[in-house]
Amino acid sequence: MVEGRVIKAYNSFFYVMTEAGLVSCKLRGKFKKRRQSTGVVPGDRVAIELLPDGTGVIEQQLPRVNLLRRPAVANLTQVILTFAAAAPDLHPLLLNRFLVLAEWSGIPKIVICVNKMDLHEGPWQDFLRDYETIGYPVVRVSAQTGQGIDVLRSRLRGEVSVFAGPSGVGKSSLLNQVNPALTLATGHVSEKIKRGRHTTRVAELLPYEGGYIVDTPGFSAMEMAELQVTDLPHYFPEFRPYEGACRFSPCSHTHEPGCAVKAAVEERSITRERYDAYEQILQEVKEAQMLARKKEYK
Ligand SMILES: Nc1nc2c(ncn2[C@@H]2O[C@H](COP(=O)(O)OP(=O)(O)OP(=O)(O)O)[C@@H](O)[C@H]2O)c(=O)[nH]1
Ligand SMILES: [Zn+2]
Repeated sequence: MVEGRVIKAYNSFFYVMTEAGLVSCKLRGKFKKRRQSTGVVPGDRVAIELLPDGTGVIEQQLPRVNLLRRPAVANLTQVILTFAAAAPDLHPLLLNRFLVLAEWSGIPKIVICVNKMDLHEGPWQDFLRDYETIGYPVVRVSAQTGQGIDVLRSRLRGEVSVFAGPSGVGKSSLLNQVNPALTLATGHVSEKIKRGRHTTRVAELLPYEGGYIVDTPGFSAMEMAELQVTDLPHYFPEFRPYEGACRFSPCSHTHEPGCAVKAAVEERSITRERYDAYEQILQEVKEAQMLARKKEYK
């Protein structure tokens, strides 16, 4: 048996990258019946049996670390949250929404990437320093001038990364700068998304420098409804030291007296911007859940 990683699934074939190279595999018939609900998806690590004709059979699905659902991809190690310094402007609330979704997804490393630094005029109000203090690395780049691209490349090495972020911030342009071969693979996908067919898409892992880059848009705001309101504080890393320190448990950190998180905001250990984003996103999650429930009853 050989271990490998599924980098692409197509019809009933799975392309598995092993130390000896790429092997086209089928699933063991019996395996199909007891597979996990989502089945074997790109990113999954599997054990395969090699056949004399050079193809393989997937015998076993190895345990997963995390799973993005739309489109399905497993075992990501890093998300590059991509925004633009201008056109479109970077708004803290939008950044915070993406940060929450990224924390919720269980992907271990989260990097903030600000593209189009060339477009920025005048003093760059670097509110992102607060985010670096929280522990999120920030990479400032320009796909146009090439500024910062080496730093981005070094972050991608050996990781399984996904680029997520709003439309038009320059994700495709950045991939093209990192390595033109990546855009050849993702360009047509972007077209499909624009035509609104992304729900039926499957993700593909593109090998890059000892790791992979995955051609999915990451996550969308629709997924807000799936978040647990009581888990939300946990997705703000700088709130975590205050877990269990509030007078009430659970505490929503909004109206309750004796709230340790609100005290930390007063002492400026938590920024007002992040606390406001927390309150706003809490409302959004509640509203998304009410909408989802209404639809269920219809
Ligand atoms: N000035 C400047 N423009 C850029 C830069 N990067 C990308 N652009 C432009 O921004 C626009 C959007 O770039 P894309 O790479 O298509 O953005 P995207 O994030 O892939 O967009 P979607 O496919 O909609 O998700 C294009 O017109 C690019 O030429 C940059 O660093 N500086
Ligand atoms: Zn509290």
